[in-house]
Amino acid sequence: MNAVEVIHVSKKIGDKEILNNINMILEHGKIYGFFGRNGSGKTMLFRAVCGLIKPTSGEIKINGKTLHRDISFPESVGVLIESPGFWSHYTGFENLKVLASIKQQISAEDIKKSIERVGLDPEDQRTFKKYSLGMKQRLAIAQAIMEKPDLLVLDEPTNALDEEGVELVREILLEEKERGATILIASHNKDDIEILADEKFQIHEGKLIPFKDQRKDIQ
Ligand SMILES: Nc1ncnc2c1ncn2[C@@H]1O[C@H](COP(=O)(O)OP(=O)(O)OP(=O)(O)O)[C@@H](O)[C@H]1O
Repeated sequence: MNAVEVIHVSKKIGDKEILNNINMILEHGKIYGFFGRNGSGKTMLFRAVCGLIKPTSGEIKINGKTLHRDISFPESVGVLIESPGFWSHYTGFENLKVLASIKQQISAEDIKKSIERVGLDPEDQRTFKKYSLGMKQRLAIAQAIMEKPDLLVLDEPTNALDEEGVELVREILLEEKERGATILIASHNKDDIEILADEKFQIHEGKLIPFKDQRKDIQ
C-alpha cells in the first residue's frame, strides 16, 4: 500500500485555483522534495496532505484511508508547517510535554531524546520566549519527530538554521527515512532537496511538474 496518494486534487479559494489537479503517489520510506517559488502552492499541498484543509475536488489517501471520509488526519504524522503554537512561558521540554499529552502517550524519555537529537538541552530552564529563531526551529523539528511518525511533513525545516543546524537536520531526516518514515520536505534550499530527496517535484502555479524536466524553464 502506498504511504500517500493524491488523486486529482484541486483547491480553489474564491476565484483562485491554488492547487490545480495534483496527482502523486508517495511510497513508504522515501524522501520527497518540493521546490517552488513563493506562493506556488507548496504549503497548501502540505496542509491538504495533513488533513488541515479539504480539497475542493479530488481525494487524498494515507495508507489507503481517505482523508475527510475514513479519517480526519493521518494517523501517525509529524508536522512542521509555519511556526507551531508553542507557549512562550514554558521551557522547550514543557512545551513538547504538553503537545505530547494532547496527541498520545509519549514518554518523558522520548521527548528528552528528541530534544537532544536536535542539539538542544532538555534540562534548559530558559522559557521559549528566550529562544533564538534557530532554537525555535530546532524545537519545532523535535516536536515533529518525537512520536516517531510514519509520515513527516516539513515545510522549510532548515530556513532559520545555521550551517551546523542544517547538517544536523539533514542527518536526522536521513535517519528518519532509514526508520521507514515517508518524508515530504519543501525547501528553498536547493541543496536540501538535492542531498535528501529520492524524488523531486516542482510546484508551479498550483501544478505539480517533474523537477528535472522543467528546471531550465522555471528557474
Ligand atoms: N487562506 C487563504 N486564502 C486565500 N489565498 C490563500 C490562502 N492561503 C494561501 N493562499 C494563496 O495560495 C497561494 C499558495 O500559497 P502557499 O502558501 O501554498 O505557497 P508556497 O508555495 O508555500 O509559498 P512560500 O514559498 O512563500 O511558502 C498563494 O497565492 C497564496 O496567496
